[in-house]
Amino acid sequence: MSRAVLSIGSNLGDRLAHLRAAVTLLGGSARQVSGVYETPPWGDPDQPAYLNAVVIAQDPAATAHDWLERARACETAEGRERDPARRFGPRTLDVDVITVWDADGRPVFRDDPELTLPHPRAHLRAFVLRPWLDLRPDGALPGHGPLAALLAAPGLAADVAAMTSRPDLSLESMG
Ligand SMILES: Nc1ncnc2c1ncn2[C@@H]1O[C@H](COP(=O)(O)OP(=O)(O)OP(=O)(O)O)[C@@H](O)[C@H]1O
Ligand SMILES: Nc1nc2c(c(=O)[nH]1)N=C(CO)CN2
Repeated sequence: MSRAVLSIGSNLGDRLAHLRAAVTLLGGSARQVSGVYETPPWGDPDQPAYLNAVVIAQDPAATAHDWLERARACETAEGRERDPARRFGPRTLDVDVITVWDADGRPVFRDDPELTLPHPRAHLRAFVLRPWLDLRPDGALPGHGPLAALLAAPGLAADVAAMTSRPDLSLESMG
């Protein structure tokens, strides 16, 4: 498995520093990093706004599970604590594995609760789709279709309208 799209988000503490730490920890595998967006909280409204971005990562040696391990390692390094009572609650750093392509460029589909691929809620999340679209205008979420079409769905309109680009907060050259 060699290529992955990772979503990074933070809404506690120094949000930009947490995102930068994720990019730094991913190291040379982080090939492209999107711009940063300020986004309304999804799934649990009573929490601060998030900063979100997307990383396109590549490593010929990495399995799909390796991407999950790397995502978890980033979260742990940034002091992520889980509140079992709040599924979509606030966090210093969230790193989700959105989709993985194998060495032959085929998308990986996996229905395993430990690692579901593509990420089961990615198609509902403007904070994932919009920064990914910036990096891949012709991109598609395997199993769901073109990013641009997913973002145009009526259910995402309010989230798209409420998110703001933050060009003042760059993650570039962090990889
Ligand atoms: N594609 C995936 N990316 C990341 N974690 C996943 C994925 N599929 C399943 N998981 C599992 O989900 C568990 C919970 O992850 P986490 O606490 O980050 O969820 P969350 O960020 O609160 O919600 P969400 O997964 O909707 O973003 C992880 O321990 C992981 O094993
Ligand atoms: N805007 C936004 N909302 C979220 C985010 C996130 O990264 N950005 N992550 C969550 C984790 O499940 C829950 N809600």
